[in-house]
Amino acid sequence: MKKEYLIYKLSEAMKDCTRIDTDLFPKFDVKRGLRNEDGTGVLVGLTKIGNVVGYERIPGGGLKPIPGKLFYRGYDLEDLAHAILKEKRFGFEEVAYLLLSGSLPDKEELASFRELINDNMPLEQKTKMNIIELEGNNIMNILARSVLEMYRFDSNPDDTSRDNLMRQSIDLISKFPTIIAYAFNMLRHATFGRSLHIRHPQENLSIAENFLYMLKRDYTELDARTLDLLLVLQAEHGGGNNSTFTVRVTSSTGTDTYSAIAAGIGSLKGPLHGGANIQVADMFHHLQENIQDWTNVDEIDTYFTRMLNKEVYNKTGLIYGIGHAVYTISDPRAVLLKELARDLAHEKGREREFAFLELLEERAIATFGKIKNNGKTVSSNVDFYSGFVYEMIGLPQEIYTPLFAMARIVGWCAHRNEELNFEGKRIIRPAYKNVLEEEKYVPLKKR
Ligand SMILES: CC(=O)SCCNC(=O)CCNC(=O)[C@H](O)C(C)(C)COP(=O)(O)OP(=O)(O)OC[C@H]1O[C@@H](n2cnc3c(N)ncnc32)[C@H](O)[C@@H]1OP(=O)(O)O
Ligand SMILES: O=C([O-])CC(=O)C(=O)O
Repeated sequence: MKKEYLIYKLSEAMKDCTRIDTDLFPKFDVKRGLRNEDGTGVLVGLTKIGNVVGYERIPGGGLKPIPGKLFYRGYDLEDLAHAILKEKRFGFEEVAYLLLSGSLPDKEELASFRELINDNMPLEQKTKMNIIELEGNNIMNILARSVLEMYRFDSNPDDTSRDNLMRQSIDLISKFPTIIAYAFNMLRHATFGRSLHIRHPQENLSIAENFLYMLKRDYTELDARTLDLLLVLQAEHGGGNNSTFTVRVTSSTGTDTYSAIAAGIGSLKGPLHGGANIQVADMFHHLQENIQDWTNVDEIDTYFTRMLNKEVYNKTGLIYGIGHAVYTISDPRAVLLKELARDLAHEKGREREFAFLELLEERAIATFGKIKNNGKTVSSNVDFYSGFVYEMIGLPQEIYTPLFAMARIVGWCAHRNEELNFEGKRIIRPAYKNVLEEEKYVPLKKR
């Protein structure tokens, strides 16, 4: 049998054997996607790290949509972000300290923590050379492979004691920017024929500044502060988001830190999760080209209707950057990012594009409501404006999702550490009901 034919035959068989009647889910009370009937997530754990709030429960049943709120270790993210902006300082290290330890650092603790991060930013020579050798144009994939490689250079990789987990957490938070910057520089060199620069991280620079320095050397103060804020906003999102839950699931087996984090990277890469920031950028460019009049509401609505009906764009029926598993009226990070995007667009003379994006946001939500008519309140999510902001500070599309990982590594580590340390922990092991009849074995010669 020809190999191509065999693959075709097996894939045809896959069509049949993956079909599961959707009526069976309510019949057996299966929580599809680990969601309750009302769309809320099934409660699978307790945490003291992030708190994601998007609705209120109405006594007697039902949900009331409310403006979204996000808390890091009990602190309102909006308060943290506004304080950092007002005091004009870099906040990502402070937020990392808070998320890992449960408390805000004082000045001395923060200074020592920054120093520790700087000490850990350089990569092993072998990891560096590996990134140069690792071919491929997907930096999330290179990041996962580099994280697995870190296992080899850790003298104590499998030890899940508290000290060791914290040491590994800090090492990962410090090294993600270096890996991503070097991987992009290599990609740029191999794919676009540009000179290859491997710059050493500098002492006394924040993570955001060091990242920009390693990536492109020249950057402005505003670029660095903007990136820092994006890192702050994406650092943590509770235990239920897909990548953090993946890290918790894998960690619950007692596996090593690098295996658990590589699994989280794989999850975040997906276009429904962190990968949506690249999709939004791609969709925005597509709409810029395909909408003639950027102010014409009817034209935009018609295009979105066709997108939702899977007729145009990538025919998935999705409008990227819209909708969220928890938030309803608003995602607090999208609200902050929109304001940031507005200011930057003004600064960089890109008001026309910003106005178009803002109108797209409004019309996507309105068209979704009209076409889906499913009673679901949707808003833009964190990925809607992030790509536009990255683009305005000169960052390339290939690193949008890796930048999300560079922020979320903090939340992943905090959750892994919680998963491995709370009393009464258990391996996470839900159940699947088998809905197939039993078959009698037929010997090979009789088939
Ligand atoms: C960092 C992050 O992960 S933020 C999220 C980033 N992802 C995106 O922006 C991708 C676009 N958005 C989506 O796909 C979804 O809104 C998700 C995955 C984020 C959340 O999905 P869910 O909570 O499962 O949405 P839910 O199932 O309640 O949606 C109900 C219906 O609305 C649809 N829907 C939800 N969001 C969208 C969207 N953006 N575009 C089109 N349809 C959508 C669903 O497909 C579903 O339709 P169906 O019943 O006809 O199948
Ligand atoms: O919570 C989620 O489902 C998605 C997520 O990680 C985020 O919005 O940051």
